[in-house]
Amino acid sequence: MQILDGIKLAKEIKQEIKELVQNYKDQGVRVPHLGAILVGSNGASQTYVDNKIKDCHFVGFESSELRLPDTISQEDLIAEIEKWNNDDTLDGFIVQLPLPKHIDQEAVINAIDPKKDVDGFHPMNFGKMALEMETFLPATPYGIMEMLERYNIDTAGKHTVVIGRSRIVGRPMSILMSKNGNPGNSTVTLTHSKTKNLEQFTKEADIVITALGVPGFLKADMVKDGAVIVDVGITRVDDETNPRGFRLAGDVDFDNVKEKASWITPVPGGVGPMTRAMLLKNTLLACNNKK
Ligand SMILES: Nc1nc2c(c(=O)[nH]1)N[C@@H](CN(C=O)c1ccc(C(=O)N[C@@H](CCC(=O)O)C(=O)O)cc1)CN2
Ligand SMILES: [Mg+2]
Repeated sequence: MQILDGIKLAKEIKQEIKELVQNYKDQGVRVPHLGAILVGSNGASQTYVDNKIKDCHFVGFESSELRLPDTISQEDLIAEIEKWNNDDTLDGFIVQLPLPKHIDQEAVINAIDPKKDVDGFHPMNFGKMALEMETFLPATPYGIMEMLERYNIDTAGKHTVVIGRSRIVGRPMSILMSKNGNPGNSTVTLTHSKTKNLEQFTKEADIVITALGVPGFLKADMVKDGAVIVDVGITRVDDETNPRGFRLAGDVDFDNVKEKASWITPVPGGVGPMTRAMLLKNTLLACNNKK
């Protein structure tokens, strides 16, 4: 078994971006500028947004952060988005998900200018992705594709089983793995909460990508020998022995599944750091598209 090391890869990618930005600075070219909107006080979301801003500092991007109360109306949130759509100094921005229940996520995503939608969630960008046109790819699936590519994992003609059909991970992942390219050219099965006999699919899979949010869900008897296992789950589980008061748990029963896998991502330290790195790549693309 070998580890797909997201921390190491993300470091390499961030270093590459940092050097590129230094070149921009040396040539007097404007550096990319990323914005992040956080609504409410969800602890995990705060951590993710803080990390996005830290990543900008590390690579030399400009960053802006807008924190809004969870009582904000949908109308007022969309008014803030429109301000950022019209701000020429900003190349791209994200609205951290999930949003409070009274806000319609679809309406908010639709309000973002597709040219600034560095999450790749807008229907225009999602459609372009599905048609294999150049666009912003959602950062988590993009990070997984980059990881498979940099580790030379063979995906052509393989059977990939994706667990979960969310907009952020499962659905775009299924599209990207089936695209004509490398990585890609996989035969994809997209499974979800209504799938019957899920194990019948996972047991046959060459590659399993799980994005369910159920700790330890994927057990060793559900995968075949030599499978590649990508774990997108990151659930916070209460843990008094941990200084943070919780530990992070993936969807995969790691200790047992690793005995059968050829390659496996750890949690933490697998897909998460790649997600962060790919948002920077998208911001770079947004900036270059404007030049
Ligand atoms: N607007 C968006 N919202 C959300 C996205 C997204 O891509 N855009 N994805 C997730 C959250 N997410 C980024 O926003 C994200 C999640 C986890 C990590 C990460 O680095 N995980 C680390 C552990 C971090 C920790 O200590 O908590 C790891 O797995 O090693 C990065 C980004 C939902 N919302
Ligand atoms: Mg993500």
